[in-house]
Amino acid sequence: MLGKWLSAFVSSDLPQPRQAAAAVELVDVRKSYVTEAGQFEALKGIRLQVDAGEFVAVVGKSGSGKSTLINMITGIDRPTGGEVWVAGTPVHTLTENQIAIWRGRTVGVVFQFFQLLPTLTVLENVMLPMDFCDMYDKTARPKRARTLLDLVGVGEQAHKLPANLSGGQQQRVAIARSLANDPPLLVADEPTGNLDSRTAASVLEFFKELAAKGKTIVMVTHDNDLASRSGRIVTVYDGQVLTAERSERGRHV
Ligand SMILES: Nc1ncnc2c1ncn2[C@@H]1O[C@H](COP(=O)(O)OP(=O)(O)OP(=O)(O)O)[C@@H](O)[C@H]1O
Repeated sequence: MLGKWLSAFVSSDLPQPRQAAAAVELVDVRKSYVTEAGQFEALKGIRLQVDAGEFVAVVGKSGSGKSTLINMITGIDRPTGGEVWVAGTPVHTLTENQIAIWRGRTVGVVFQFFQLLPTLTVLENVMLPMDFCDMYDKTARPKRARTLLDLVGVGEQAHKLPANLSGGQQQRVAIARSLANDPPLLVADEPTGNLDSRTAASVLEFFKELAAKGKTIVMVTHDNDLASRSGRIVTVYDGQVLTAERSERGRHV
């Protein structure tokens, strides 16, 4: 029953991506919320382009709109104006069902608080995106999940529940899960915010390696030192992009 429902869901047709597109392109993206105090504009016309293989750090004061911005890229939240293109797909035009499938195949998402399912083992958590999007042969999924766990250095923990792992280990599992369907784009919201500085540095190094292999990475961080080790810093201020220059040295990591 669940399998049938899942496959109906998975078959939601997605539009053909536009060719030769940037990895991420935000065109005049606006997001407003209706609050008790009236309309609040969290994003006020964001323009941003990220190339394939770039490692971009998004920085800015608390409340400046960083999470809202990256939630536009992942489709977790919808813009109230403007366009969101990811690898040529017009994310702003997709239905909720299409977005779920598109995200599962195209974007790996990493959160500050890991968001692993507590009742599933580490291995099962990593298999989840493959099951959801029906990617890879069913019998190949456990092996792929184990390979990814080995890659991030927590293969030995595969059969434990997440609660039995340290914060750093749980974040590694979350990163392995984000890579399950081999997405071209990784979006991370404060992925090191809950980790000690050594573990945070190792996560950053891993992201750099992924970018060097061609993955596009957009990471929100409060940590200026980590941000300075990414390929490019995008500064958000009061719902707008303040600076997003590429330096020749830092363009690709
Ligand atoms: N659902 C919502 N309803 C109303 N206002 C919201 C909502 N979500 C976010 N906001 C507001 O939008 C602004 C931007 O929020 P956002 O979470 O993107 O900021 P941020 O830069 O990520 O902050 P932080 O660094 O503290 O996580 C904030 O003023 C926030 O209060």
